Amino acid sequence: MIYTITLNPSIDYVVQVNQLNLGELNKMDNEMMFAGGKGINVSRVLHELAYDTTALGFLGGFTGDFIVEALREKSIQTKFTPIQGATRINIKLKADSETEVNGRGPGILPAEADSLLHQLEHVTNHDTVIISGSTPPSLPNDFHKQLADQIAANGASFVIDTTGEALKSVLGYRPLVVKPNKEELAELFGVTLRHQDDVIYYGKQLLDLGARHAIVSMAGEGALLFTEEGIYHGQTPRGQVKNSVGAGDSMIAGFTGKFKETADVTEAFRMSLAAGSATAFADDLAKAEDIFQLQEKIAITRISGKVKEENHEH
Ligand SMILES: Nc1ncnc2c1ncn2[C@@H]1O[C@H](COP(=O)(O)OP(=O)(O)O)[C@@H](O)[C@H]1O
Ligand SMILES: O=P(O)(O)OC[C@H]1O[C@](O)(COP(=O)(O)O)[C@@H](O)[C@@H]1O
Repeated sequence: MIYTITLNPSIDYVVQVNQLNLGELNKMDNEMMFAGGKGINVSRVLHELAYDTTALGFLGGFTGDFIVEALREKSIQTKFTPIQGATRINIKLKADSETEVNGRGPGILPAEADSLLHQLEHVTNHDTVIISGSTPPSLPNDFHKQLADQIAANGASFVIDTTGEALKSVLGYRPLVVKPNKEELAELFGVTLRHQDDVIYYGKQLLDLGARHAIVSMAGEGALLFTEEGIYHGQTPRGQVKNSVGAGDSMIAGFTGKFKETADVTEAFRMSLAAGSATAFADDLAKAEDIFQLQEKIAITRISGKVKEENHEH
């Protein structure tokens, strides 16, 4: 089973305004609501690709009810931890460019946090747990470490897709894959990434810090995959970007599902890029048939040899 944990789910409220006039009354040209939050998106794409998945995380209020219902309609298994607070709403404003306004998230009581940790006592060494997205501010700073501890104690593998200190704090637990985008990688190390060589240098650091694989996604420029055996560049196919919300989550789903199925890291990378781009080219998250079609079009090039040995030379 592939479990996803969304500590901070959301309703993604996608609003389209063809001509946005700031400070004036605007009328929506289109509006859509999706059950969102990074782990939930990952579960949706895993399910679309026919991989077994269960979505975990904190959920509450009328917004939480909306999410449960939306996932039930898609027959996605869920075991959310109920909370007293209300799940947030994130605004995705589509005008000439895409603007996002994300909520900070509800308060989580200590008993609610404990309840999620107890749920993880049931995962086994056959399972993979994907922890994705931001953390509601009321959770303790070391909550990701507590999760990783529990997952490691049960011998399950895990994937982490978050930012900053929360990400750094669990790299030593040897996550199967981490996937910062270029901006998140720069922020993680407090640097500016000007050239591909800079991205390669800091991407390698993720392996040195403990990640078993790292993907650095670069939107339309594709992505770099770092493994102990080498570094690869994956080209994204061309297409019209409609809605890039969830593209990164689709990459995590594609990689984790395919890797669990085949243990083939470059095929997992190919599936990851196909899923990311198929979502970028769709209004909502990608459909399986589009992912499979794009898979044929992803070119992967090996750009460098053994990462660990090279790093030792520095
Ligand atoms: N303009 C684009 N053209 C094709 N694919 C894209 C484009 N933007 C995003 N993608 C796909 O989505 C993936 C993730 O996008 P990116 O913006 O790097 O990550 P995130 O969504 O995590 O910020 C890319 O690696 C690519 O596969
Ligand atoms: O585009 P991405 O990075 O794959 O993730 C999109 C998801 O992340 C969110 O923007 C939430 O992000 P955070 O958890 O980092 O606040 C959701 O609204 C959306 O569903």
